[in-house]
Amino acid sequence: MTTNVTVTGAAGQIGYALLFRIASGQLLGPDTPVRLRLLEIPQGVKAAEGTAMELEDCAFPLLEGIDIFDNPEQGFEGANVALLVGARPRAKGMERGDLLEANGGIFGPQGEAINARAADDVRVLAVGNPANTNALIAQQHAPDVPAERFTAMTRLDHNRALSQLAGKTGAPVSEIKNLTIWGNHSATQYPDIFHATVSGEPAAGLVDQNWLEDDFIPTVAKRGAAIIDARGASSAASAANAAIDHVHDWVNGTSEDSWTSAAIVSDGSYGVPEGLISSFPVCSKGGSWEIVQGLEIDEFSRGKIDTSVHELVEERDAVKGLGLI
Ligand SMILES: NC(=O)c1ccc[n+]([C@@H]2O[C@H](COP(=O)([O-])OP(=O)(O)OC[C@H]3O[C@@H](n4cnc5c(N)ncnc54)[C@H](O)[C@@H]3O)[C@@H](O)[C@H]2O)c1
Ligand SMILES: O=C(O)C[C@H](O)C(=O)O
Repeated sequence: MTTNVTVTGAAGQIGYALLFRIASGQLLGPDTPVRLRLLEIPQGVKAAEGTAMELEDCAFPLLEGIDIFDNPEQGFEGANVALLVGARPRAKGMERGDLLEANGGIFGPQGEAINARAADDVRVLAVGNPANTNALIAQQHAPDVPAERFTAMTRLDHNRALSQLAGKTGAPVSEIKNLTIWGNHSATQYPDIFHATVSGEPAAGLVDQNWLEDDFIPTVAKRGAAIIDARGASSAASAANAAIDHVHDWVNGTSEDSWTSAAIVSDGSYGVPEGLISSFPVCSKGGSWEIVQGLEIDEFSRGKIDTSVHELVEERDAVKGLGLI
């Protein structure tokens, strides 16, 4: 059956890196035809039309059609997958939280439109920053959609952590299992290697605590800013790649031998207040994310998780104060 995929911010830099991969079958798999619904603001529509022309010119066998909208109600009509990318990216010197007000206003109306018009099985991924809180805003405006269908992207952080640990240990990325990103997609996030293995060996035994604290954690947590410094623009192809990974695993399931990371609605696990959209170790089974349970959290990790979760509580309270939820 054809899957309707709505992509907001389709004319932006992530949109340009994402749409061709969706249309080629990398999002949902080689047997699933897709229909793209591109949502832009009126000023972005012409550029989105150009991208649509290029998509046509690829003659992707799985691509059944492309429609472009500047109205969320139409954009989310029948959406089975909604990728909420459209938002203002941060510039040099800004933290993602600085975008709360600017971008928060986008996600309420989009949540309402998803509530009113999306398909019953809609799955939502917020990529636009601050991603966790934007996902929460959208979710709060969609009371008829099960809350667990709203997620935010920390897969880019997860992939960054995999690469850093692979580089340090000399192991291929495929040999690293069970890394976790906890908390917020922000500089407070906690990339946790204490349950990870590298070629079957506990990762924590292969690196020293100084490298972990002074190099690995800040490199992963501040990678977005380092990319903005280097490129003069925020990450785009790697962000699109992570969005593909997130939705692909959500729909098709994660592998048996490793979990991954995604920001999903907390059920209170690991002391994260219920209802916050926070990153956890997760597996996907039968089309749903499940939090990996029963991990021992030592004092060092507890402090780091609490710091990031506290920031999420502050962001939630700030958007409440702004009347956005
Ligand atoms: N979660 C992550 O890991 C991650 C990674 C990279 C970037 N991001 C975030 O993704 C977002 C997009 O980044 P980008 O580089 O593609 O930005 P961009 O500026 O290149 O593109 C954003 C697009 O969104 C459109 N847009 C703005 N408001 C909209 C609305 N209300 N409805 C539909 N479209 C709208 C704009 O017209 C523009 O075309 C930013 O918030 C960025 O910070 C998140
Ligand atoms: O850091 C940013 O502002 C962009 C994105 O969230 C990233 O992590 O690259």
